[in-house]
Amino acid sequence: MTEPMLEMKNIWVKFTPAHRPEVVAVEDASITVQENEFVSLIGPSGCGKSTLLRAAAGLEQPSSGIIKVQGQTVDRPGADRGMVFQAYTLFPWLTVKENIQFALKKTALTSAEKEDRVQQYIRLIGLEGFENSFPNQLSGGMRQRVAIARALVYRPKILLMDEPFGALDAQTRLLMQELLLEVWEKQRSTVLFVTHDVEEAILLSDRILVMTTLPGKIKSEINIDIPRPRRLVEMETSIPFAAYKKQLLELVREEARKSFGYQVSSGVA
Ligand SMILES: Nc1ncnc2c1ncn2[C@@H]1O[C@H](COP(=O)(O)OP(=O)(O)OP(=O)(O)O)[C@@H](O)[C@H]1O
Repeated sequence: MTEPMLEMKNIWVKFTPAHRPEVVAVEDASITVQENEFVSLIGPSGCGKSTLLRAAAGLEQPSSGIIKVQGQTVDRPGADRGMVFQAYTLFPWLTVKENIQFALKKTALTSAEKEDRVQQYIRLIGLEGFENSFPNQLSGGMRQRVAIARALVYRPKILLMDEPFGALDAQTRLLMQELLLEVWEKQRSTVLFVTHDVEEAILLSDRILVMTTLPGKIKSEINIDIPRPRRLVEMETSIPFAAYKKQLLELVREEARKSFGYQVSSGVA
């Protein structure tokens, strides 16, 4: 059997902030993501989703547990894992093209190959004509498209996305979800995606992992058996979509209520 693309085994992450009690952000979480699989992590606010994703990226050191990318243990950031964050992380002094090109700096590609690759990704994200614009000349959605192209351009083994559309208005968010779906369906890659938006998770994912309230554990795993290619407008009104949404909202709300310190009373939202 081939190794999973990402394997996280028995991960614990603890924080010890100064003058405050220790926080167990992630408790004994184990997840695997297979090659070309799109997996989302959802859960109530503050449940440890970002911490788990940051651990996968090598940005957070787990207190214990093992992280492997295609069977190789990793304990620091590496080019095998691309990250896209909620905040726009482009270099403001570089143009769109230069921002994307920057990601190829350490690759062995020739200048012509780099140029081709960058153009290919600019086309993929629909930003032809904006190659020479600076980030402050772009809308939030356009900036996030550049961030996605920059993470994909060097073809990491796995893309780690932390609420990448969280800062966008509802309409732009929808367009970005459709764009990501289209890009991913054209060029399959392995993605671990953090969101608190249940509909976004259903639209995009092959599988959804629901986390408990703090300390974050993996509570449930739901396979999304909706055929691809998917389109949100068609999916939204479908019976399976509504059933997944109900199931997932119930799971997340149950946890959110616990974090507010009271128990679920039968079916009340
Ligand atoms: N560097 C840190 N130091 C101390 N505590 C931290 C640190 N980073 C995260 N935490 C705590 O760990 C817990 C989990 O945080 P995390 O950001 O992973 O949650 P989240 O599920 O991504 O939240 P949200 O959906 O609100 O973004 C929170 O209680 C948070 O306050």
